[in-house]
Amino acid sequence: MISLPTVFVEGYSTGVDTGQNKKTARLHMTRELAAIPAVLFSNKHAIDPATHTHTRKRTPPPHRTARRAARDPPPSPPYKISANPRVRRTGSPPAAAPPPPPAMANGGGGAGNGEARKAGAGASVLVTGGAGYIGTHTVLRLLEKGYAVAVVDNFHNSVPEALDRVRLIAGPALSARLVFIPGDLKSKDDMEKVFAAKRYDAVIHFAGLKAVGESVAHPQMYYENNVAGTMNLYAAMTKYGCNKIVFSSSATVYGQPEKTPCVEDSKLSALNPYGTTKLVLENYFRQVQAADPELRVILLRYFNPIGAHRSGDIGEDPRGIPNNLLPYIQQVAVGRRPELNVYGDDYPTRDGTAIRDYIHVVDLADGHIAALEKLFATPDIGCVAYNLGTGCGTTVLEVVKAFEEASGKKIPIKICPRRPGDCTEVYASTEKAKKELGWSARFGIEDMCRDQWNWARKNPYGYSGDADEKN
Ligand SMILES: O=c1ccn([C@@H]2O[C@H](COP(=O)(O)OP(=O)(O)O[C@H]3O[C@H](CO)[C@@H](O)[C@H](O)[C@H]3O)[C@@H](O)[C@H]2O)c(=O)[nH]1
Repeated sequence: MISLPTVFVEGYSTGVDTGQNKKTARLHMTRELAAIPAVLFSNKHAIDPATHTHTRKRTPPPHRTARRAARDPPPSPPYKISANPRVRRTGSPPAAAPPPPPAMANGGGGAGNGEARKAGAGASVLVTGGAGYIGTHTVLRLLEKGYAVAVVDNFHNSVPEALDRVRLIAGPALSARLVFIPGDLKSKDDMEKVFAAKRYDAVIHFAGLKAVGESVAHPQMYYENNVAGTMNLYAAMTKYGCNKIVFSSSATVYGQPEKTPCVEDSKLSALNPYGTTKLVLENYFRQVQAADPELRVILLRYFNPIGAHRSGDIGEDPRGIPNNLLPYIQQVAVGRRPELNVYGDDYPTRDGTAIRDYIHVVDLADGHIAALEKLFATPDIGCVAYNLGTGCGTTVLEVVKAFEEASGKKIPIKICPRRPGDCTEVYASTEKAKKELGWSARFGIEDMCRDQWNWARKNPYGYSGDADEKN
């Protein structure tokens, strides 16, 4: 007997959402909850016996020894993930999960499609904030790689339609391995219910707020969402024996970099409350991991994610006036804004505009897969940070030119004073990720602009398509 959906209704919270968001989320929640049992029952693989057992086990092991036992079943003999000799063995098997489909569909790129299964493949992954921009692209890649995925999201800065699009791209077979759970990380109750209902082998943690200006105006909101929310998540993870997490950090932790490229062991600092929450959470994970050596943590420091899945069906859909460069350019290109403000042309760079390391969101999604595989394959990894960038710096005017070429649209610009808090130049050292994760970016700025334009062209007003709601 499976009793999944109702528990999430009771604990559902929209947190800081507007009334409209609450309405949308609730409407969708009803739709999702109606859909969940159908999905679960229509596919006998969607719930596995181990999961079911765990669902009924409401009282977690109270002390550390029991917790360890719950996390890591007996290590001997070594668990063999695949018959393929290239696949590493670890002492901790991934929990039983629906078998991955034999073929991968609609790949976001070439990396790994059809390749041998890696450590952790087929495992069950909880993705917080999986309906967001980077979240949707990563969820799609996880499905394509054969993982079973549960998304928990409160739609604060995303919409249900985004997950519907992921399902559309993934196709019915892969989508049967995707479950949505309405929930808010600020609610301890929600987190408790998420983990009590099912065993997860790992978590990819995207959920959080990310607008610099908003964080200056509402620091309390940022600490509550990002810091307290993560603490609730980790408390539930540890209680239910989930010991692997990939955390969305940011290049913002390099503050005003003293030198470029930014290497992972550079001095860290924060320039605003948003950046501080990322810094605090990096330290938090280092400290909780030091106290709990079985915890495996990878901190991924994103540089500037742009672009979209090549289908043009998922992409970035910011609420209100975009803060970031590419969403703004895209809105100029489709006629929603008259011109782009270029913040500063007096930087000491080749054309006077600031330099950033733009990375294709599909490359970023692949970076998460690489990080996850690393976590599954490395029991003693501890807590490690990796940059996810291309290692190439591009100026604002170079981005504008690349976008104009990709779209065939003229982007009118207006030179404005520098934006407070912006730095001259930020780009990544990519050596560590390449060496230790076996990951490096494959796409260049032309690819990123092409895919961004394809998304914009197909969805000029984002997922809702509603011009009135948007401007
Ligand atoms: O309308 C605009 C928007 C941006 N810019 C410039 O474009 C560059 C990139 O800006 P933006 O896209 O806002 O990215 P960043 O300020 O580099 O910050 C992003 O990248 C950081 C990591 O490096 C993350 O921490 C932040 O959350 C994320 O917003 C900067 O020089 C901006 O001044 C403009 O000229 N006009």
